[in-house]
Amino acid sequence: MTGGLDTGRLEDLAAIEAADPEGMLRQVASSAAQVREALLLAAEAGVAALAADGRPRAIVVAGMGGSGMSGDVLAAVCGPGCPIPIVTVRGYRLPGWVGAADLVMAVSCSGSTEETLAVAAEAVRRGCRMLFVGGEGSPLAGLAEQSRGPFVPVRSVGQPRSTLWGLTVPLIVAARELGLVRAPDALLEAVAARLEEVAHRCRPGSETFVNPAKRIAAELAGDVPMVWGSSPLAAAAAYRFCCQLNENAKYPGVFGELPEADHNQVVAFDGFFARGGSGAADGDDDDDFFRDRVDDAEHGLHLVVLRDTDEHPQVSKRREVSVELARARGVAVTEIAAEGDHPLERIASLIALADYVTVYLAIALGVDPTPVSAIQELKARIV
Ligand SMILES: O=P(O)(O)OC[C@H]1O[C@@H](O)[C@@H](O)[C@@H](O)[C@@H]1O
Repeated sequence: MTGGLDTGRLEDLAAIEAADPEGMLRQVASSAAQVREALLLAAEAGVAALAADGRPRAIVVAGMGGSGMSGDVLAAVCGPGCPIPIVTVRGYRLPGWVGAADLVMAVSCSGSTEETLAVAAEAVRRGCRMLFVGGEGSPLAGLAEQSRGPFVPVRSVGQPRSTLWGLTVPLIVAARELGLVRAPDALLEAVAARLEEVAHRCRPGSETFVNPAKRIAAELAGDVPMVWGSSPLAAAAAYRFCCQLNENAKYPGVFGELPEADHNQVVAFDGFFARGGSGAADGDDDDDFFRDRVDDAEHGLHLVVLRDTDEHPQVSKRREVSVELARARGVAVTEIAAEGDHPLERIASLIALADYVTVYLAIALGVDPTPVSAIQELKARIV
C-alpha cells in the first residue's frame, strides 16, 4: 500500500490514524509498560536462580530481527568492560566453541522462529545453561519445558519488533543477577519513565515543530539514510534504526559505526547519492557532469549520527570532522544525542526516538507501518 510522500499528513491526527490502521504508534507507546511488566515476569520466572551456578564463561543470545536486537542491547548495556563475552547469534548454527560452561538465551516473541529454535535445540543438546524468553504455548516454550530451563513469557504488543523491551528486560535482569551490570529495579523504573517521556514528546498530537520524531521523519523523507553510531552502544541503536526503517517504513537504511565508517562509508559522501557541494567536484569534466545531475536532485544521501556521551576522544574528533565533510559535500546531516547517564537509559532514549521516527516516516510516505508482507512471503516460499 502506498499513498505517496506527503509530510503534511504528520500534522493531521485523523490522517495519522488512517495511515496506521493496525496501531503501530500505540505499540511503540507501550515500551515503558513493557519494561515494568517484564521486570515482574522475570522475577516470577525465577531468572535470579541463574546466579546459583555462578558466572558463565560466555553468554550467547539466539534471536532474529527484533528479538536478536535484545542481544545487542544486552551487550551494549554490559559495556566494553564486561568480564565475559556476550555474542548474538542470528542464524541456524550454534558456534562450535559454545558448551556446558556457557549460558544461551533463546529469544523469540512468537516462539516459533526456525533459526532461533534450531540454535536453542542445539544448545540444549550440548548441555548449555539456558534461559528462554518468548511466547507462551509456543515451540520455544515447549523446549523450555523439556529442558527445564527458566522461561519468561512475553505478551506480544503486536509485532516482535515493537515488543523489544518485553524481550530485552529479562536478559538484563539475568545479567544483573550474574553481576555483569548494575541495574537495580529503580534504574529500570527510571528507564520506563524516560521511555514515557519520549512517548509524550513524540505523541501523534504533538506538531512537527515541537515533535522531534516528526521533524526528523520529515527531514529524512525521500533521502537515503546512512545511520552511524559514535560508540558500540550508539551503533546498536543505529542498527535498530536501520531495521526499523526497513520494517516500519519499508525503506532502506545504511548502518555504520564510528570509527570504522571513517574507513569506508565516508567516501560515499563524494559519490552518486551525495547532492554535491563545494568540496566534492574536482574539475574533471566527467565528474562535473555527474555532480550536476546529483546537485539538481531533490533527494540524496542523509547522514544520521547517533551520538553517545561515552565516546572515545578520538572518535569524538572523527565524528565532528565526518559531519563537516558531509556538510561540505552537500550531504544532509541530522545529529541525535543519547540522553541519561546509565547505558540502558542512553540506548533506550536513542531507540525510542528511532522507533517513532520510522513510524512517522512510514506515515509520511503513505505506507502502513505494521505489516511485513515481504517477510511473510519469503517464509511461505522456503517451507
Ligand atoms: O521474535 P520472533 O517471533 O522470533 O520474530 C523474529 C523476527 O521474525 C521476522 O520474520 C519478523 O517477524 C521480524 O519482525 C521479527 O523480529
